[in-house]
Amino acid sequence: MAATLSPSHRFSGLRFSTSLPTPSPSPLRLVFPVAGKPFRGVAVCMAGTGKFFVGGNWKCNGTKESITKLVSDLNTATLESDVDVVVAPPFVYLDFVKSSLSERIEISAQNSWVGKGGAFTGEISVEQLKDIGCSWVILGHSERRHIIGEDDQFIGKKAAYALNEGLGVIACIGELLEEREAGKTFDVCFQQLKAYADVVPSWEKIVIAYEPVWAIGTGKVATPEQAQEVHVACRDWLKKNVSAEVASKTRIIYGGSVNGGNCAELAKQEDIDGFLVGGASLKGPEFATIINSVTSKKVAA
Ligand SMILES: O=C(CO)COP(=O)(O)O
Repeated sequence: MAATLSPSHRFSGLRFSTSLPTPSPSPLRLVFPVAGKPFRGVAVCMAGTGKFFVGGNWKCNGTKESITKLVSDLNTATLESDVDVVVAPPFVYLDFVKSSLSERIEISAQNSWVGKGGAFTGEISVEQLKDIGCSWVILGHSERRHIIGEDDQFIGKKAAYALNEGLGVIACIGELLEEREAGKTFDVCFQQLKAYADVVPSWEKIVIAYEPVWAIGTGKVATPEQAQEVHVACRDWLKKNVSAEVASKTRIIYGGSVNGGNCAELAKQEDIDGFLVGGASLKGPEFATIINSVTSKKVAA
């Protein structure tokens, strides 16, 4: 296949973005001139036009000792350059991780308060997160929805507040097993997407994390086809309900039992723009393997 580039396509080194039919043949061969000469090298094929994104959600895990080791492993790991990497330590270790982790990796919180800080015992405000150099927050995680009881409206408000204050938001969505079995996967995901879409000021700093609840912490990963199917549906939803531009630019990442062994096959899917990783992000070398699975998106041109 030959892809024609126009001035609106972005170049960054050898990276570019273009619109391709879905589904596209695989492997996808792109032929185009760079500076008048035929392009030789590697093309990264993603349906979305954003950079591959991998987040490590450490959840309520770790001690100062284990986190020191994890940070040291991450600092010495060799990571592909064309991936945005973010880790989300527990609140109490955020500052410590921020000051000891390589600047190559950004820091995320696992939650934030819905408005300006004040008399809200036990909460952490967006302003405080920014104050310690945190640039992202995970919101709408299934553990907060289903264990803590946060609902769509509350999560939407939190997302709007964090975005308005300049934080990036990893906005989680995903269905329960019984919802999947009842054929409600798309309905649930679309309703959760709508709760964000109704209130967020813009989509520039949102990464959507599709995390089917039945796959989280269970070792029962979604198949690449199952994940791809939902990612395409979500991208379509964004196209119809927000805009074609947001649909193509917003990264949709997958989470739920991703590990060093299954990441490459998942990453090959056109609409999987990265991962949100729980358990496997607590092991530095394995997390590095997942980050570097961006290479399986690359095909020789
Ligand atoms: O919830 C997750 C990331 O936010 C996924 O957790 P696991 O990778 O442990 O299944």
